[in-house]
Amino acid sequence: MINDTIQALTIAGTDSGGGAGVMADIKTMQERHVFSAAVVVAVTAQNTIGVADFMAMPEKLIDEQFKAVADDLKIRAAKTGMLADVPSVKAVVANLKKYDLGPLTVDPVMIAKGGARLLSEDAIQTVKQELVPLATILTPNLPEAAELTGMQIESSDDMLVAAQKLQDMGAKNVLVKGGHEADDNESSDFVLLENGDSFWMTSPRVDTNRTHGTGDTLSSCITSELAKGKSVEDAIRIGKEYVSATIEQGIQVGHGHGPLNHWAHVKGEANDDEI
Ligand SMILES: Nc1ncnc2c1ncn2[C@@H]1O[C@H](COP(=O)(O)OP(=O)(O)O)[C@@H](O)[C@H]1O
Ligand SMILES: Cc1ncc(COP(=O)(O)O)c(N)n1
Repeated sequence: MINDTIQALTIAGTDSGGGAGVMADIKTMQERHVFSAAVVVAVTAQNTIGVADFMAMPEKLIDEQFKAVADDLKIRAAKTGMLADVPSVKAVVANLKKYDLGPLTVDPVMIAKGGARLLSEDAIQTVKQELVPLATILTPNLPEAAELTGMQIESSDDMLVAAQKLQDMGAKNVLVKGGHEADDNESSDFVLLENGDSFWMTSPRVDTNRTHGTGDTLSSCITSELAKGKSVEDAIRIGKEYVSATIEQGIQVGHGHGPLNHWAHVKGEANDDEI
């Protein structure tokens, strides 16, 4: 009997410009040699310059997508991204409780790089109370970590405290992303694992505005590696290396916050059969 091909699921919003959301997730999973399925929670009219409009899917359609995937595919890991509003968050939470989709990475997407709100303000509370406790790994950026914890995050020490608070809120492992830090030289992320171990991951900061979809790409790579059976720590470290490569080996698309080079390969892996 042949083993099923490794399959992962993204639960997020689309980006017509191709750089973030479901599109970034699928490209990343494909590059990591994992078959990707998608539950579309919202559709955005978006490009590298900004988000013009979006609409959340009806809850019934969200339910039907989860059912279609769960009835047929064998999902080994899943991630959430843009979830738009309270009814959508509640629908996603209910389905995550209903189906076994493996370890869950929660990217608590709130505001796009261009400034558009992708999660309604009243839905933040629902994410905190209902979604965060389901997270195997929670991956907030600095503004999201501040919003979820209610604290200001201005230093490395603040990132440590925020990670601990988020773990206390129920996330098993926490990755606080430092992409929005003021540091001109480095982009440092802090990781707090379930067993209490913690570490920093630091990469040279690339001086570019082509960072549309960095968070999606990181969380999708982590999800792909978890689907392959990698440990949480290994999946996170591979995710950081991969997203750094997609930023460093940039491509030129659009006129604003450009998308990443998803076909960039991490050092030494370009010719490997199993990436
Ligand atoms: N200019 C940059 N140079 C190098 N790494 C970056 C840069 N911007 C973001 N990153 C990295 O990309 C990942 C995503 O972080 P961040 O941009 O904070 O997430 P989000 O897209 O959710 O706002 C993190 O690992 C962060 O360190
Ligand atoms: C559908 C969707 N999901 C997520 C993001 C966040 O990506 P970024 O913070 O890089 O703009 C986005 N802009 N659009």
